[in-house]
Amino acid sequence: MQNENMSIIEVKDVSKFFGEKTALDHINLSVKKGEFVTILGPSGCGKTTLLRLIAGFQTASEGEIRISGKEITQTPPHKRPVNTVFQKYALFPHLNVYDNIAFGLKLKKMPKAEMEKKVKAALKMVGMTDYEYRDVNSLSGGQQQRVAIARAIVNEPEVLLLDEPLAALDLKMRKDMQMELKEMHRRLGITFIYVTHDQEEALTLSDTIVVMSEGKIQQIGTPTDIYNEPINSFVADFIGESNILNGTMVKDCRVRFCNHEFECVDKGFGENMPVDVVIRPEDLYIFPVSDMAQLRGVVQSCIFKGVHYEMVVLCGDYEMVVQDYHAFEAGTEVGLLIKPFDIHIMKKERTCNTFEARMIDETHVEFLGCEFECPTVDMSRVQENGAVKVEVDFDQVVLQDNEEDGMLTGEVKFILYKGNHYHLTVFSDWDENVFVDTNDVWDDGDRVGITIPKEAIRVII
Ligand SMILES: Nc1ncnc2c1ncn2[C@@H]1O[C@H](COP(=O)(O)OP(=O)(O)OP(=O)(O)O)[C@@H](O)[C@H]1O
Repeated sequence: MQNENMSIIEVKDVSKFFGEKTALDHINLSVKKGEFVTILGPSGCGKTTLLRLIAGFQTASEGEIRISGKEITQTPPHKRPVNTVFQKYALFPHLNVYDNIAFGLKLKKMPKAEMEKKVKAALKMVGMTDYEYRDVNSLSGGQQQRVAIARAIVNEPEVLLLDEPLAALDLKMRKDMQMELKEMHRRLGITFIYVTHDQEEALTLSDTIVVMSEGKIQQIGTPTDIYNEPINSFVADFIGESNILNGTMVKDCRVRFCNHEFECVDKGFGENMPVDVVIRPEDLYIFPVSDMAQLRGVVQSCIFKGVHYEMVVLCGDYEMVVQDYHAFEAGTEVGLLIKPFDIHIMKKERTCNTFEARMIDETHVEFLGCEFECPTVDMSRVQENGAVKVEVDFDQVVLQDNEEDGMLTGEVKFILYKGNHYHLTVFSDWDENVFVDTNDVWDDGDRVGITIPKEAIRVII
């Protein structure tokens, strides 16, 4: 008794561990029948693992997956009402197009006439009529991928899983295939779950986007929701270009950033609270400097992006990215204006590093797997087991090029530019994140030494 609004796929509290590594961390997701859902996130965030669990190629370490209301944790892949299309077309090179598509039907021992009808219908669906006797090796990448999709849909699955199916194609072909996929989804009326790291692709194709990072779901919403109301600075940065700045919510509807106080529409953050402020480049009005300007600045660079110009404007010590149909050349003095509605305020996830720690003696504390010197602590106030918390401001952590120079080591994992500095997430080899504010330029994946000076350590008893 399935109605149209019923979830066809339900992922309940699913985690997946590979040894010590948590690839998925308590995932909850519900996909409606006929929906086009895209799982979007950077490399290594767990997208493919989630898809593989739904497909049945891997099993969840914890939690439960239901398809059409049935618990399928123990059901093998070929018995699930799903089919998968992979990035690499994975066609059988020794079979022609027809036999590639008919492969699954032959296994099911389908009568020949019926099989032919289905293969032809699938070929028509992917725009490859008349290609049935072609050798698959003679086809272009895009055509091979169409055959792979035809091979998946010929089985009439309830759900089609697509793992970066367009990633191997060139830009033009990818754009064409995106449109075709959307059209195919409409015609077939089945549920699509699509994995990509390409945010533009996700915004173009999906009814719903699931943004993932580090094995966790960050936000689920329509493309418009995700674009206009990103839930945190990770999503804002990942979906399209944004200006992300540190700000202070002065009171309801008043926020301060870039040394100026602005009217906004957000309430309920409290008074004088640190917040993240997100402004899309297209929401900044740029004009020759005048009294109307909320911010004044000088254009640093101006490049043509095909439809609009993208300019970097230095306002005091903050760089703002602005998009406009008019070009303002580098060196021009300009004014900027932002409408209250276009200022997006986000609660900060944290305002400093906080670590679980243990006092060793009155001037030494252990956290992140290392022993650190710290300002003197009155040990009579510390619990017997030495447990305390340590706080370290983001801009007090020192990163070193040479791993050996650090007290501990780690890898730069996520870089957020905040207009006048970088906010880095460094994954320490102790498996804990260290957050760092710096003016130095680091790259994603850089190996670094991490040092925390004595004066930077605040022991909280
Ligand atoms: N079989 C495995 N054994 C050990 N670790 C694994 C295995 N499969 C995935 N992982 C790890 O789990 C994490 C998530 O991997 P997954 O392939 O799901 O990410 P992804 O978001 O699809 O990335 P990409 O876009 O690069 O494919 C990664 O850190 C990966 O190294």
